[in-house]
Amino acid sequence: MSEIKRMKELVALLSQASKAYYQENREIMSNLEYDQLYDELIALEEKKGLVLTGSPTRQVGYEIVGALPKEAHNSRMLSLDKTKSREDLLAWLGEHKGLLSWKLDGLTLVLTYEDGVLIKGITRGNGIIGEVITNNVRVFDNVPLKINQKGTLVVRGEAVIKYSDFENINALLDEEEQYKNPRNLCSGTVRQLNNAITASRHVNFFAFQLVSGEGLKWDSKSEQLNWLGDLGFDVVPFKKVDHHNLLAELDVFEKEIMDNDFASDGLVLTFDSRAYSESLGVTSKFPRHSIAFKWQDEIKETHLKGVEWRASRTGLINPIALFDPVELEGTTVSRASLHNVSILKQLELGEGDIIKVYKANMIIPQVAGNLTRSNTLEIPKECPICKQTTEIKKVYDVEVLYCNNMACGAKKIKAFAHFVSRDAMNIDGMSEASIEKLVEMGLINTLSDIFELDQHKDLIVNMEGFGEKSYENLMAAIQTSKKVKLENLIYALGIPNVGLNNARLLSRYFDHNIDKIKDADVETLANIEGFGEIIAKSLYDYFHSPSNISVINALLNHIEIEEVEDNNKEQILKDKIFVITGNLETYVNRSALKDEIEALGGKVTGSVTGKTTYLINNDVTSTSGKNKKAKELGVSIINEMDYKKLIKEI
Ligand SMILES: NC(=O)c1ccc[n+]([C@@H]2O[C@H](COP(=O)([O-])OP(=O)(O)OC[C@H]3O[C@@H](n4cnc5c(N)ncnc54)[C@H](O)[C@@H]3O)[C@@H](O)[C@H]2O)c1
Ligand SMILES: [Zn+2]
Repeated sequence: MSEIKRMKELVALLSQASKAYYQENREIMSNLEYDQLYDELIALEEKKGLVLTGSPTRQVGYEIVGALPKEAHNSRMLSLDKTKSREDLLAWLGEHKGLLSWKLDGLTLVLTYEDGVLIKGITRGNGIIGEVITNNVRVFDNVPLKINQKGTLVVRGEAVIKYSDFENINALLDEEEQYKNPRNLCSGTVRQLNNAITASRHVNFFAFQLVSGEGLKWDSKSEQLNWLGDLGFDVVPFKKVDHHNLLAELDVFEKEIMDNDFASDGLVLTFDSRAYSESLGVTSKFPRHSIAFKWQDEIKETHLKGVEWRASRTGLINPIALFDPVELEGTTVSRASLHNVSILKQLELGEGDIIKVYKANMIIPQVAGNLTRSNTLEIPKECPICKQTTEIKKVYDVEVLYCNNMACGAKKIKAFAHFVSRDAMNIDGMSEASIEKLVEMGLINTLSDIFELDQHKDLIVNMEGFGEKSYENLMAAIQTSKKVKLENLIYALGIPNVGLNNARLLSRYFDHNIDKIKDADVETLANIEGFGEIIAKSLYDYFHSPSNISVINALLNHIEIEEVEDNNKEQILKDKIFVITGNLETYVNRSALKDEIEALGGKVTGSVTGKTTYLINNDVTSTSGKNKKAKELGVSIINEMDYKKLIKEI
């Protein structure tokens, strides 16, 4: 192929990948592959002295086509040049002072405050024009809505979702809607039209650059960031470095990445002096004041043992590569998701092939390539669960495998597996494999059948892999599980959008009384702090379906809901409903105050209604929406000190 032809091909391929990545929160290739093709294109552009139109080496991010309002940035938002070499990084810093921080892997935003009030949030977009997502920023977990600062303040930072939240949120989504990584999820979440969804997903914002504001009186970026921290922003964790300690600090970050709950795809090194930074100027795509350091992926070769096809609740059947165990970034890895049929086909896999594996962002195992490409692997024509014919469907431009059988046992098996899992009914000794057998034999059909398994002792004892002993153990585990906390039971039911945390909030709100939950209307449910309309609707629908009610009633014939004493503190705030707004002075954050109120028997909800007892707001005279509403409804507005008096006084 001629080099120009290859360049055209690369531009097309990379543009297609960028569109999927930035606009649709999908990935049609791994970042590793993207970066390799990108480097190949840069090398060709340099060699030929030619850049084709639309080359991704000249533009940032994505063109915006979505429904959100758009706005031009006051100053262009650029990407960052990168290196994987420690020596290059050292040379780049030279004799200067620098700041080394996590390169957070989320969505870059610019926030603007006027006279202390958050008035605007915009995404990076294509660097020139971004999307206005102010309403979504307002429901992030940690963005100050009001700060003690007159005039204009503009700050850039990254919106991210923790790995732990990512897993919880994904678990509640249907397989087809699941996100591949926290970055996709965050991008999808921050750009929601409905901010109730954003609110339920725990987005965090970490500031990394002060663009305008009084803090610029310091030339040092570390002073500026500390100043932002004092104003109430969470700032990206950073270290001051120079050529003496840079490499040692790199090692420290590299150790910490394993325990870091926020996804990061490397580090950013920037010169500490703003004046020096500005004197350096920019290239067409990068500022010269900063550089990204990407981890050298540890890539290992191993043999493919086969592909496991996993059917999901929704009928989607996903391929997982099984390979000879290898050590990667300190752990032993023997399986990696292949995501879909398209990726599987591209890799031309076959049993015994020598494949290359690595961990994306040092965390998620991935197959990077196939050296032997025997291409002998067959895509199953039958569903691994129900044995009915499968079908390959196209979702966007990606091929995925489906089981079309509506009654496919996979759905049932997953529901049972969830029901018995640790945070749910916690029935030990009931593996997915044994559930599969029990379903196959027709012994469990609805959830309550689990509690009647003792009627089938003979059949179970003779099941493959079972025996008298495992049967006895299983029965004992089932017996123990019968006394359960309401929150675990609710979680076990597998209600869409209701994870353990939501189940706990729900259960507490309704005094651990399932009848109260069954009777609640959408409005009451939506008002529970941390809930929104979607969760409320999901709960309401669930508890108003006759078939679900009969499932619950059948379960309640066997199990006993534990009485919960919230704790031994006096319930002095019983029946009091609080709403908290504005900045707090003596509590670290709202959830600290909320925890205390709940421990004292009170409740905290998200918005002021006729049922609210107190609105806690340190700015009692503010004319904010909540204050207005409280005044209209005659709800008392109290400040933190009043609250403290209240809990001592009553
Ligand atoms: N898999 C795919 O199909 C695909 C497609 C397109 C892009 N990509 C990936 O995206 C990369 C390019 O992405 P990009 O241009 O969005 O960003 P980048 O990787 O070049 O990162 C630069 C950005 O990181 C942000 N950032 C995060 N933490 C920061 C900190 N502490 N200090 C300063 N800035 C910080 C800033 O917004 C900065 O502009 C590629 O290398 C590739 O890995 C993948
Ligand atoms: Zn099936």
